[in-house]
Amino acid sequence: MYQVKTFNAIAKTGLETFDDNFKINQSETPDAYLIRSVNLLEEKFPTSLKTIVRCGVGFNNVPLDRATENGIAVFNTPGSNANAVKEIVISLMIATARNLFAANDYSNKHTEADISQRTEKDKTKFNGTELAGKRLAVIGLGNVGARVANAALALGMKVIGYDPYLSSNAAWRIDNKVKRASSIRRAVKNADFVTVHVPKNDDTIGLISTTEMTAMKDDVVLFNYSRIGIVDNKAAVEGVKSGKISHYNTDFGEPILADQPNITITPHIGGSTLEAESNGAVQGANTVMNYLESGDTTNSVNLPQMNLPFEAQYRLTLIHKNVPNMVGQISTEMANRGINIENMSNAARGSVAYTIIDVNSIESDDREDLLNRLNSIKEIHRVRVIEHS
Ligand SMILES: NC(=O)C1=CN([C@@H]2O[C@H](COP(=O)(O)OP(=O)(O)OC[C@H]3O[C@@H](n4cnc5c(N)ncnc54)[C@H](O)[C@@H]3O)[C@@H](O)[C@H]2O)C=CC1
Ligand SMILES: O=C(O)CCC(=O)C(=O)O
Repeated sequence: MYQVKTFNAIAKTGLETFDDNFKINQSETPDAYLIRSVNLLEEKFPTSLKTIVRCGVGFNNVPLDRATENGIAVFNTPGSNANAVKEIVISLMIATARNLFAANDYSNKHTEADISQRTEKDKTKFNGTELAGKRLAVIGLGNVGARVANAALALGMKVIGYDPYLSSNAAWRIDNKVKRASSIRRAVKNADFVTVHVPKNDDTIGLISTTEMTAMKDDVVLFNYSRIGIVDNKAAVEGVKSGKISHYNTDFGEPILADQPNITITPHIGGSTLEAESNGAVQGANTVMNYLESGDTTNSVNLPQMNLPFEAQYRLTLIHKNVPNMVGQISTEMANRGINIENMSNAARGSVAYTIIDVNSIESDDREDLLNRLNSIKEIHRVRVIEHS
């Protein structure tokens, strides 16, 4: 039986997805971690741990290189919460354009019985604008960005996107009326609204900072529903103070943003809907089961993605360095024990490679000896033998 350890609240629908071969507990020797936003950057991983599955998208809370060296496959659940983020961003665009938060504050302060005359006079302070006809720049056109872009078009906005790494699959999801910019500066130049939907990594920290804000037109409305640090908050506060930015909306608070006019902060709830949490948890549970029971690495964020039909009695999976003669060494060890390979596949991703070997018989003595021998090859991070159920 496999042990699955959780760290955050995982939707019940996800926990109920596991079959009897999986036990959810706080075991000291888990096979899998099923997580959301818990910070694992300093976590010491137990040797039993074979996979970390993030229910959600951003995996900047997981030390990928260290996980790979420990032979741990890391996954996310792409797209599971994209609609939730799209809806919060679109709702805040409308709320910002119509001054809804300020209007609500006003109405809560003025509750006297004969308010109607005063309201008729004061309400001009809250005159808004409409989204139709306005320009939106979307930086990052993946699962969230594409949905935001398409929804904004449906509201009558003009949309321009920037994503130099867009996959062809992702490109299919984007309405062809979304214009493509060749740089961030070009994308944001005439935009009334700018929203960022990229992963947090070394290249995207400070992606939107003073230089990019200077390229924006005055009164722009800016969004960061990606991760803290992708928009430089210090520059954003200065932009709001100078009037360059009319409103800054972010899902990631920090002291510098607190209690400032024209800054709206939500507590990392972009993906917090019943539907998104359920999608992520169900997808996450299926990912744990598929990886542990078949070695399937679809949606892995650190290993090459491989999905082979499991048609033999046993499957060996090996996570190893991407260096010459690994497959040669592995198959020699098998041949030395007279083990016939039915099917074999190998793929690389940067400095790491993944090999799957299907066989129909391994004597139990041979199995232990083979595992010891393969585990002693220093370039191999982890070997597993999975028996077909
Ligand atoms: N606030 C919240 O609760 C949530 C936040 N997120 C954050 O939003 C991010 C995006 O989510 P998804 O769209 O689902 O991810 P995704 O992986 O589907 O899309 C990300 C897109 O960003 C693009 N990209 C990467 N680097 C870029 C760069 N330097 N400039 C422009 N584009 C770049 C990629 O090519 C890709 O198309 C996640 O990585 C996560 O950090 C995601 C879900 C919920
Ligand atoms: O609610 C969560 O688990 C966080 C969602 C998120 O930020 C993500 O999926 O990247």
